[in-house]
Parts: sequence; structure tokens; C-alpha cells
Amino acid sequence: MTALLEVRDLTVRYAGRRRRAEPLVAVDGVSFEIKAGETLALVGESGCGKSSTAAAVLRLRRPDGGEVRFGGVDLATLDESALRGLRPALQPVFQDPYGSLSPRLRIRAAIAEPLRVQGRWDPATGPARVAELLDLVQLDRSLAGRLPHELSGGQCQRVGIARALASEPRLLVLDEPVSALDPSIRAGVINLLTRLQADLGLAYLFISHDLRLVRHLAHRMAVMRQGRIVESGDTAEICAMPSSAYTRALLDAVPPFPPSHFRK
Ligand SMILES: Nc1ncnc2c1ncn2[C@@H]1O[C@H](COP(=O)(O)OP(=O)(O)OP(=O)(O)O)[C@@H](O)[C@H]1O
Repeated sequence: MTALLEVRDLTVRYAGRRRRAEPLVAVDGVSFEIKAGETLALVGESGCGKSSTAAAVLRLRRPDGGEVRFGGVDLATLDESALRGLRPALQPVFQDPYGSLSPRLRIRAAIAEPLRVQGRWDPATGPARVAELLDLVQLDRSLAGRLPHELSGGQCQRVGIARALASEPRLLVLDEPVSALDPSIRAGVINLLTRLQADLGLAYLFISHDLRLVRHLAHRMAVMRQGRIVESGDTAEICAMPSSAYTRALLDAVPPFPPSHFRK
């Protein structure tokens, strides 16, 4: 099967703080691919370049080098008007569930917003679509009239996922999607993501520093260090026999697995 997302030699640089300072190379020649229905986890310590990679894949930031081919089209070089047509297919889910939602927008409006922005809101069918999206993320329809602060963190993150699904994406970029949540509700959101992938055939770029989650969720993983991928491949194989000493050190720091509350 051909890849849905192909990233080749991706480079992201940030200008130095002081004038004439050397730019910081946050992502340095990173390559990976993701097929439809597959999860690739990007793992590594804080500051290794995971979020910068995600921002370049989502074209929130124009890469300084390399290719980001989505469905064969290189997003790295597209202008904003050409990107507009492709953006619905690649959707982000961020770490902070409250920060991702406007505090004054009721849940039904928050879920409908992407459809309105994309000019796809139909007053005749829209409310039923919002209800369907609430069902998809296993939220009670009665929550539609609430404001974000009236919901728990886990419920808000489900709203964030429903908003992403409203665009009928093919790829979700999940940047630490459960690390801000209470440990007791993380498993519920992870199980939801697993089920959505099976039902909708979604591909996930899953960014996490939590290797227990990665072992549970990701078909393949890529380990980043100082902007580069030091090891990548099948998650189970890497976890059983890492070829890089750095990966081994990351794995050795992880408590025993699996937590019993994850659905197998
Ligand atoms: N907007 C920015 N301007 C300047 N430097 C940045 C910017 N964003 C990130 N960096 C730097 O780029 C490097 C990679 O950061 P990035 O956030 O991509 O790493 P990360 O692996 O996602 O880390 P974390 O897990 O802490 O989010 C770090 O050295 C960071 O300080």
C-alpha cells in the first residue's frame, strides 16, 4: 500500500535569539511515512523536535527544507490557497483540552465551527451532524449546550477530537493528546482513539514522551534525538530489541507494561 503521508529530509530551523546568532536546527533531515489506518509514534525527550515536526506536517510552519507529501502532493511548497483544500484532511489534536476550545463558544458551536469555516455548514443537516459527532466520541448529546469550563478535561478532549473529525480527516496529528489529562481518564480517550481508527480507517501521527502509551497504540515508532531520527520501525520489535543505546535508555526508564485498563 502506498503511504498517505511521506516526510522526506524535513528540516525546521528557528532564528537565533540574538542578531547574527546561528539558527537553531530543531528538525534535521527527518524522514518517515504513514499509511492509511496506521499509527506512527514520534517519541523522544523534551526539545528533540517532535512538535516542530508536527507543525511542519500540518503546515502551521513552512519547512525550511525537505518534502511533506500528503496523498502525493508536497505540502511544503504549496501556497495558502492551494493548502486550503487539503487542510481538512489533516487535523490536529493538541495537548491542552481547554486551551484548544474558545471559552465562550458552546460545545455545539465549537464542533460546528470547522464546517462553518470551510463553508460546509448546512443549517438543515448541520445539527444532526453535530449530534452524530458527539455520539462518535461517546459524549452525551445533552452536553451540546454547555460551555467548555462546564466539562471535565477528558470531555473537553473528546470535543477536540469531535471538532477534528468534523472535517472528515484522513490523518490526525495527535500532539501529546492525553498528557494533560488525569491518569484515570487517559485510558478512556486512548481507547476512543483506537476505536475511531478501526471504524474510520484514520492514520495517526502520535506524538508522545510516554512509551507505555506508544507500546499500546502505535504500529510503528520513530525515536528522535536532537532533531534526528535515531531509530525507527515496528513498535513491538523495537521495544523487544532496540538497536540504539538511546532507545534502550528511554525504554529502561519506563515502568512495567501494560496497564490493565487499556482495551486489548
Ligand atoms: N518558536 C520557537 N522559536 C525558537 N525555538 C523553538 C521554537 N519552538 C521550538 N523551539 C526549539 O526547538 C527545539 C525543538 O522543540 P520542539 O518543541 O519541537 O521539541 P519537542 O520534542 O516537541 O519538545 P516538548 O516535548 O518539550 O514539546 C527546542 O530546542 C526548542 O527550544
